[in-house]
Amino acid sequence: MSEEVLRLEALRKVYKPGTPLEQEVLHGIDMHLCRGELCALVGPSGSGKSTLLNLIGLLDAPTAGELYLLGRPTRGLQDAARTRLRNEAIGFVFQFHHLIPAFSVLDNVLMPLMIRQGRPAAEHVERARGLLAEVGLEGFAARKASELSGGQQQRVAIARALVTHPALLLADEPTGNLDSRTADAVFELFRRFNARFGCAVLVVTHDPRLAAGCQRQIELVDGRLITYKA
Ligand SMILES: Nc1ncnc2c1ncn2[C@@H]1O[C@H](COP(=O)(O)OP(=O)(O)OP(=O)(O)O)[C@@H](O)[C@H]1O
Repeated sequence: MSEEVLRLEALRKVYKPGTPLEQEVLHGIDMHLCRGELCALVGPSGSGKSTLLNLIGLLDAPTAGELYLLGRPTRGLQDAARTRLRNEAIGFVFQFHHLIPAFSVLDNVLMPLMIRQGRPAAEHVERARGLLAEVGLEGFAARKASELSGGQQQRVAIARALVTHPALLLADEPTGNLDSRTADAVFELFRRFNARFGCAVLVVTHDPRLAAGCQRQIELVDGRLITYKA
């Protein structure tokens, strides 16, 4: 049986509870993801996709329910343990890549490892250079991130997300601001790394073509999962 990376049980999120602006955005989400799965999360604007991704990424806490990451329950974790687990287990790719513009491309890719352990080991520098070569940016390691095009910066962000060899890769509209050819190329990288590292990939996308290219599609409507295709 495939190893389970993520399990959500009756996950709920209420924003501003106990105030007149209280809003329940997720109404009890059950799902799981196994190693090697490439899964698209689709749904209309405002349906709660980013909220769900933030909970899964341990960037925000659920109001109720439980979230297991690598078999570990996460609800009761203190901030430091939560941050450690996030850094160990999860890679993130966002629509706006949040690179540090004045840093070199190589240092941007190494950043998650530097946060974890300070100065990176030689093997990690090699790993980062290898990932840069894989995303087609071999000659760009010493360039400043700000000197790259949007598509190139997104590829740097993918290399950065993978440098820790995460069990789970989360991507929120990673191709949202790219033209369709560049978007295809970026998505192809997800497919390749998903196959290569066997990480689980969960990608939020509005692009039905890209969603159709995933093995699984999960659809969120008004805070409920209504489609669950295996
Ligand atoms: N930090 C927050 N505080 C209060 N309400 C929020 C917060 N973040 C999101 N919401 C609300 O939760 C609902 C779902 O938002 P969310 O961003 O999760 O949807 P989405 O499906 O990702 O939308 P989109 O596709 O437009 O990015 C919206 O009504 C939004 O206003």
